[in-house]
Amino acid sequence: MELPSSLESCRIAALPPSAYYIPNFLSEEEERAILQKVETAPRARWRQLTHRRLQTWPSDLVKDTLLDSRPLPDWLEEPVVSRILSISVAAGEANLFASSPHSRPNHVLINEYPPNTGIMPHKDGAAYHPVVCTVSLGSSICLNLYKSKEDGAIEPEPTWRILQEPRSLLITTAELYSEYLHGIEPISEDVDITEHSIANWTLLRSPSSYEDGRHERETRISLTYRDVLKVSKLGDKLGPMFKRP
Ligand SMILES: O=C(O)CCC(=O)C(=O)O
Ligand SMILES: [Fe+2]
Repeated sequence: MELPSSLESCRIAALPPSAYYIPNFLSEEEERAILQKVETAPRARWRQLTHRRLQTWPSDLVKDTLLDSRPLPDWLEEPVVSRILSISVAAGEANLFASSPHSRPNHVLINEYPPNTGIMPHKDGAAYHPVVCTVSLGSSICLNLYKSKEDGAIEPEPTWRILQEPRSLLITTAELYSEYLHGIEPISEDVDITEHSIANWTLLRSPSSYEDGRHERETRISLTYRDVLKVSKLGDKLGPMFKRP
């Protein structure tokens, strides 16, 4: 894949510092291979919420701590993590995880969004180093960013919208990560998709797909890569029988 050598060319200029969007982060073949792994994971890997299901790799967090210190499985490491680590933040600088505690993402959340499914506006909290890398597979979807008001309430309308295309990587960091909420509306079709309403319009792979301003959703899978600050030592005490090869 042709990747940018530095993130500067992928910065979403309309947003506060800092968010980046790389449209062609994965090939169609790589997308298919990862979707296949997600779909064929053991049933027990899925956790069913009221409207959505998810997988956590290598494990859940308990009290903001990752319970399992084993590495991510190969299919979540390659090619995504090595590509993320190969891109410098700016020319001559280190990668995004150079100053994070484990120097790489150690946790992946896999969320499935069939049409009419979303995620309530939220902040990601204190468990993670403030860099989130989201790989999108299967379908485009709009991510909404909301300001919180002085009294802690959420503004009803999103301040910005990011369109996440399949095979793209969205990176959110710093102020954008900590000061704003993000969410996805539970609708079957994203509407009002225009260069004026979409913050990453100029970075899209396929803006001509949205000429009528609408996009009917299909099932989207997202992989959210992060570095969990605290990792339990329990995983290290498990015998070799429990470790992945
Ligand atoms: O699926 C997404 O793009 C966002 C997921 C998310 O916000 C989360 O897992 O915390
Ligand atoms: Fe989130």
